[in-house]
Amino acid sequence: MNPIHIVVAGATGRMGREAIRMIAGEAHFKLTGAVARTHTGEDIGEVIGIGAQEIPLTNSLGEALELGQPDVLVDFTTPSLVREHMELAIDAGVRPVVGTTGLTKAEMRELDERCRERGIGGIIAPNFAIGAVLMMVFAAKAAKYLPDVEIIEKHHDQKLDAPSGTALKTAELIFRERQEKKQGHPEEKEILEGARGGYRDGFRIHSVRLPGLVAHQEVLFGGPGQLLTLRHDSMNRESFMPGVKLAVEEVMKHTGLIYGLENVMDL
Ligand SMILES: NC(=O)C1=CN([C@@H]2O[C@H](COP(=O)(O)OP(=O)(O)OC[C@H]3O[C@@H](n4cnc5c(N)ncnc54)[C@H](OP(=O)(O)O)[C@@H]3O)[C@@H](O)[C@H]2O)C=CC1
Ligand SMILES: O=C(O)C1=N[C@H](C(=O)O)C[C@H](O)C1
Repeated sequence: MNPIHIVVAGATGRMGREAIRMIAGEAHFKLTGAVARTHTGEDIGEVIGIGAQEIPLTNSLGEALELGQPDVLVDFTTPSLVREHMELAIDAGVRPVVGTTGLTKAEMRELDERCRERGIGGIIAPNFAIGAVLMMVFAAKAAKYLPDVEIIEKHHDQKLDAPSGTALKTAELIFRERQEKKQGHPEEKEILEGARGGYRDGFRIHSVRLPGLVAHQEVLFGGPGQLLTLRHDSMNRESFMPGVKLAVEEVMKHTGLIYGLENVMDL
């Protein structure tokens, strides 16, 4: 079997370097390019401390696509860059596997069309941790029977977007399953603006940012005399790698853009 050739954008970042490590350890994956803003010309393996990989960093995804001829782009960059990266990749016939959060539904629809026109697959997963995917799917099931729900997501204080992509995706999955419902007291007033969190798809989402946290979420359900809490914790970024590996393998088999890892899992 030919290895799957992969370029990683955001290669020097917290997630990108973990992805490079994972790719280097898989016989059926081959790293062909590494993109970041800094360290241009330096070997990515040397920069992240895993030994030379013979792949110099570039600050241009276009250059990495042209030189490396990859099959797949793995993107862990920033909300402001990810759309441009996906367009570049798709136009070059390279399948995007994207963990970067912040794309709107309208942007995803356009990118889906672009993938279909090019006859290739793409995967956007707001969370690659298998446990987090299960939490989202279980939350949607629970909401059918316990429709009063709030989400609390907690992340490290370097995160750029709030709420998290995971919280937004959880809200979307729950919204599909439960009846429309007005929660809480109809005359409730916020004395301090933002105290009740953000409102999306019928629920409140609360975002906590603190040093020491990695990525955590609780989905709280309340009913008369009972509470159910679904909770997931990523203690490190290795936790996301089995999902990234699965997405790289699966993206080769599909056409069109898939949003959410649950869509390529047997659930
Ligand atoms: N789906 C999932 O499971 C997960 C998703 N994420 C998401 O992934 C994204 C990245 O997270 P994280 O790794 O923590 O972020 P980091 O800030 O650690 O890394 C960002 C990376 O993007 C690069 N970058 C930034 N600006 C540019 C630019 N202009 N040109 C080229 N490269 C650039 C940085 O390069 P440099 O270092 O040189 O500045 C760095 O390599 C976020 O959106 C986050 O929410 C995070 C964890 C899990
Ligand atoms: O920025 C992060 O760290 C994470 N981002 C993703 C999100 O926004 O949900 C996934 C995970 O929670 C870590």
